[in-house]
Order: sequence, then structure tokens, then C-alpha cells
Amino acid sequence: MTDKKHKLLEVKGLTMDFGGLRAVDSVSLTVHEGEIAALIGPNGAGKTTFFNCVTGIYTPTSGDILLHPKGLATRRLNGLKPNKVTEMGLARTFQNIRLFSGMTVLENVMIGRHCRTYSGIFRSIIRNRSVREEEQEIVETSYRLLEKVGLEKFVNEFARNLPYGAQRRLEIARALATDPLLLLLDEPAAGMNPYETSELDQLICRISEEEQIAILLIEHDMKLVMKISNPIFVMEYGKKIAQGSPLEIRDNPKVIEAYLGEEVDA
Ligand SMILES: Nc1ncnc2c1ncn2[C@@H]1O[C@H](COP(=O)(O)OP(=O)(O)OP(=O)(O)O)[C@@H](O)[C@H]1O
Repeated sequence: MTDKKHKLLEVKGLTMDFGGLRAVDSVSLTVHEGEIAALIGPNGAGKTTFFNCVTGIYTPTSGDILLHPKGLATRRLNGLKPNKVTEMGLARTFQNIRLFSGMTVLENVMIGRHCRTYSGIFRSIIRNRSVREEEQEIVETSYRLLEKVGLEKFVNEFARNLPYGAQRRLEIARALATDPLLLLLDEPAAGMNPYETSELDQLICRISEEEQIAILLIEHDMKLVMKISNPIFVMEYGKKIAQGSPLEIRDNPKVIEAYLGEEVDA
């Protein structure tokens, strides 16, 4: 069935060595348009390193990272700086929240939006009409995204004053402000209570549908993963050991073995 879908992200044979440690070992996976995919695996399996390679934080030792925007030429992301990867259409959030804590909620989202604007410093000083219109667009888009993630009542609050779950949603709004084709979420439910997690799974599904964005998430909360993602990719010791639907993954003996001894929060 997935064969008919448009391939958006195609990662082939991705390998990342840190000295003698092979953290990611020849991992290939494809995320198609419209999918909510998940990357799971025990602690230390290499999931975050995989994200860091795809988003330009690390230059992979070998392999290919290709983005195929529909109707446009394929973009090879290997070795690009993180801001370039964002411009190409990949946005991400981090396992440890990275917000500008002393800036307001609205300003945090506006910063994300700036990668899609054209006013350089010179034009900003002159502040002609097109610059003012662009600024207006940034504010309006940022506000709309804050409404989408349910934070509109906090626009003028400092980011550091938000409850933890709300900070995670703010990171998602900031990533969305870059107009991504694919959104990578690194443990979006970490530290959330069950109520916040159930709000989060609805939010992720809404973003995927309404914004037409594909999503790849790393998550340890199996209930969340099984409920919203398909396909699921499983890593262990740097290698991809399985991929499939939630049912296929749940019954896969290799996956069950990989998780033996791990606490799974399902
Ligand atoms: N910058 C680095 N330098 C050296 N080793 C690293 C570096 N980053 C990660 N590693 C190692 O690579 C392996 C994979 O780590 P990674 O953080 O990618 O795993 P993970 O699957 O995301 O784990 P978790 O679920 O606990 O976040 C681990 O052994 C880790 O210690």
C-alpha cells in the first residue's frame, strides 16, 4: 500500500561512528508523505544520533540522506548545516527542550519563522513597506501556530514560565513556523503526565492532517507510538532490526527480545 505514496525522506545506509563506537550502523528507512512514523528502540540504540545526522548536527560517516519534495528536485542533505537543513524542509524538536527562555512565547515562534523571510538587516533598518508587511505576516503566522498548539493565551508570557508540557508544545509551534515538509520530534512526550500525553497525541495527528506535514518521532511511550504511528522502525545497537505496522512490531520476536529487561511504559 505504501508503494503508491510519495517518498519524502529516504535515508540509505546511514552510518555514524564516534571513534571506535558505531552509534548508527547502515540504517535505511523511508518516510512517505502523510505518514506519522516512529523510531523506537532501547536506550542507547542510536535514535537521537540518527536524528542528529539527518538534521545536520553531525556529518554522517557514510550513507545518503535524501529529501524528495513533490514536484521539485531531490535534495541531498548530507553535511549541510542545521539551518540549511531547516531551509530544505526539515524541522525538529529536541529531547532536552531548547527554547529562548527569556523571550516571550510569541517571540520564540517568530524566530522560527525568520528562516522563511527575506528582509536582511539593511532592509530592516530602512523598514519600507514590504518589510513591514513581512513583519506583519510573521506575527500573524506565529499567532496562528500558537492557537494550533493551544498556547494563544500565553503569547506575552516568558517561555520559562510555561508548564513543562506547554514548553514542549511551544517547541513544536516554533518548528512548524519554519514551514517544514517533515517534522522530527525527539521524545515529545518525555516528562508529560497522562493528560498532557493524550493532548499531545491529538495535536500530532492534527498537525499531520491539517498542515499536511509528515512526522517522524522518537518516543519511549509505547502507548502513544502504537496509537498514532505507522510505520514503526525499531533500532537496537545502532542497527535497524524491524519495521512495520504497530501490530507487526508488537508481535515481532526480535523487538520483544530487544526490549526484555527494559521498562516499557505501555
Ligand atoms: N557525541 C557523541 N560522542 C560519543 N558517543 C556518542 C555521542 N552521541 C551519542 N553517543 C553514543 O552513541 C550511542 C547511541 O546514543 P543515542 O543517544 O543516539 O541513543 P538513543 O537511542 O537516542 O538513546 P536514548 O533513548 O537513551 O535517548 C550511545 O552509546 C551513546 O553513548
